Amino acid sequence: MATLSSSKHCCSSSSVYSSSSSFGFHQPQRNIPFPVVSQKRLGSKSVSWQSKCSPSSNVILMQDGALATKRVATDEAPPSKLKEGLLSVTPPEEHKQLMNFDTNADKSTVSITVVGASGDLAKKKIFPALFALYYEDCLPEHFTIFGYARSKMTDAELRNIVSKTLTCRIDKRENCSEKMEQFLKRCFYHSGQYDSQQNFVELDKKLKEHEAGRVANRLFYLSIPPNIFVDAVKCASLSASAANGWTRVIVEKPFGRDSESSAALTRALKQYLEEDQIFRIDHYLGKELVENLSVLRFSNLIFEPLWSRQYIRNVQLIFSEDFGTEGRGGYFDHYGIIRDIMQNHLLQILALFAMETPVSLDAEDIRNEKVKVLRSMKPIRIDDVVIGQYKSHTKGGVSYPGYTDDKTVPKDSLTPTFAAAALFIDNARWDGVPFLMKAGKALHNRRAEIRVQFRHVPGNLYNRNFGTDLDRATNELVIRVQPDEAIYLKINNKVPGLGMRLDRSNLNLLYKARYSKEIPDAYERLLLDAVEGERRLFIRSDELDAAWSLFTPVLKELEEKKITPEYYPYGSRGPVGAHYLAARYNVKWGDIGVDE
Ligand SMILES: NC(=O)C1=CN([C@@H]2O[C@H](COP(=O)(O)OP(=O)(O)OC[C@H]3O[C@@H](n4cnc5c(N)ncnc54)[C@H](OP(=O)(O)O)[C@@H]3O)[C@@H](O)[C@H]2O)C=CC1
Ligand SMILES: O=C1O[C@H](COP(=O)(O)O)[C@@H](O)[C@H](O)[C@H]1O
Repeated sequence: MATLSSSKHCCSSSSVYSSSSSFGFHQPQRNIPFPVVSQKRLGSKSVSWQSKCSPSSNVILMQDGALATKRVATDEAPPSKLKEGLLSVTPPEEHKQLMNFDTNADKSTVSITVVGASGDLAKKKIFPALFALYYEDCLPEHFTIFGYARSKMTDAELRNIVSKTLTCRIDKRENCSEKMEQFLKRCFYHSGQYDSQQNFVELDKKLKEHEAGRVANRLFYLSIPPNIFVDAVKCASLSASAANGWTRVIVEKPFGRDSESSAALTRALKQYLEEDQIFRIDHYLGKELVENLSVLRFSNLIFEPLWSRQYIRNVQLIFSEDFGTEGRGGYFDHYGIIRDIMQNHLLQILALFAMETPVSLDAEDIRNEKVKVLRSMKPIRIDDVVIGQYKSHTKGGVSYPGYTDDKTVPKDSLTPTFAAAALFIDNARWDGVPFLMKAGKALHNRRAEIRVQFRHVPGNLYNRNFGTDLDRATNELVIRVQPDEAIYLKINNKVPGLGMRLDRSNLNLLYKARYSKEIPDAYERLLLDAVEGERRLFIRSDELDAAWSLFTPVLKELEEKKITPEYYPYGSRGPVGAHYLAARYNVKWGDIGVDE
């Protein structure tokens, strides 16, 4: 087992205060009796720099220039100071040096290695996100990006591939090509096997050349299939971890396919990494509107009092894509939509939506609340799950393939490409409130949203104006995660005029109308956070365990019983079974209907 000490208490500071690991990624030796300012920013900045892009909630620049960070509880903190909330500390100079606190950005550097750089995700998301961060001056002054994969490529070839995927934001076109050129000059490539320590030794040598004697921090992004995660981590750990800075690893999903395999993966990773070095990415947590959920709830008096069974009738978490598994059928068939979308993206949103107020905005406080709510969930009954699979369909002379038409998918596959489920949280706040999830591929539109349907107004004076369908008069709050990010509230309103006619109107916060700035891609936020050591938007292992505990039994039952999915045509609204499921709980899906 790895031996670094403090992940339980304050993950981000562990590299500052802990002794080095006997094996695993080498951590700098830093047993320093420095006053505890162990919140992520100071901890993570200890060997880095302060990005101008950091969320301001976490760091306040005091007038004297000292960094103040919000305190989190750690064993090391004197109890009296724990109560202080904000603590301003100016580290003594010698401590700054020992901790590599960034008094002088010249002295530190960050090397980002994209493992699996030849792949789809690297090209589509990771390199463009890194460029966007560079464009916005969010990366440290000294940084280097290495692509690593088995494919043979020169630096120039990698740059050529990467250059095709880079774009500048519409509102940021100045110096775009110049910036791209500068960025590409910082990108290099090393070809190697994922299980070859020798190849990682060679990478380490190249990284060192670029680090040029500076304090070197290293981030590895595992953008590879999961069966080689552990090999790559082992080699990176033993042969290419940072000698005197931090080493972090971003792990892409899937994190296993059930409780057992997920636990086995975590155990295997922890042979080489501390929990606080592992950044399990769920890119939905980096989406603007998902991050905004807590702001909406906890900074607006009007919402939090309504946020319970007393006023909320049901909550709907909806994900749909208007394309199939094109090109990813091989991966998908082993996982299915429940593992691909529900167990992670939608469940993470649910946890953020339903959690109790965290003690603070610190990563551990938020993740503690998320775990609590996940553990409070009732086991999912198989009767509360509907599965579907898309079949081929011809529309307007165009023929769309069925799921099993994909050559990498077995012809008799029962893997669901659509699922709907009713989930319940067994706690005082949410007792009896259905949380309905729906996720599907090859549907009629691309959308991700949260719909909150409120209860009917008791003794409503205006009932007769609504007719018999009270649902049509219910208030509904919609948080549209994508596309066209928006938050809107459906209210009843008097149609202007002499009569008394009511209609339903939206109080609408449409982001593109309200904010001129383009919304950053989720990967930008998450990569920046990983570089900064901010863990709030990454999945902790106990969260992951709780998520798998919830879904594993029902997934096993579906697979053991070989439940046949309901077939739906490509481009349709999905299986009708989803409507029966909702109806069982007196719910109508909010995305179906005239005023969706
Ligand atoms: N693509 C996407 O949209 C998303 C992907 N993910 C996850 O991100 C990770 C990367 O995804 P993606 O880029 O699509 O994956 P790819 O299948 O494109 O694989 C990435 C690279 O890994 C290497 N590789 C692929 N298969 C194997 C194998 N069997 N053995 C050894 N090396 C292999 C290849 O590089 P080389 O041959 O050069 O070594 C390949 O270019 C995966 O874990 C995926 O689940 C998560 C969300 C979305
Ligand atoms: O994780 C995944 O997400 C994508 C959808 O992501 P989005 O940001 O484009 O909404 C999904 O297509 C893929 O199957 C899944 O693995």
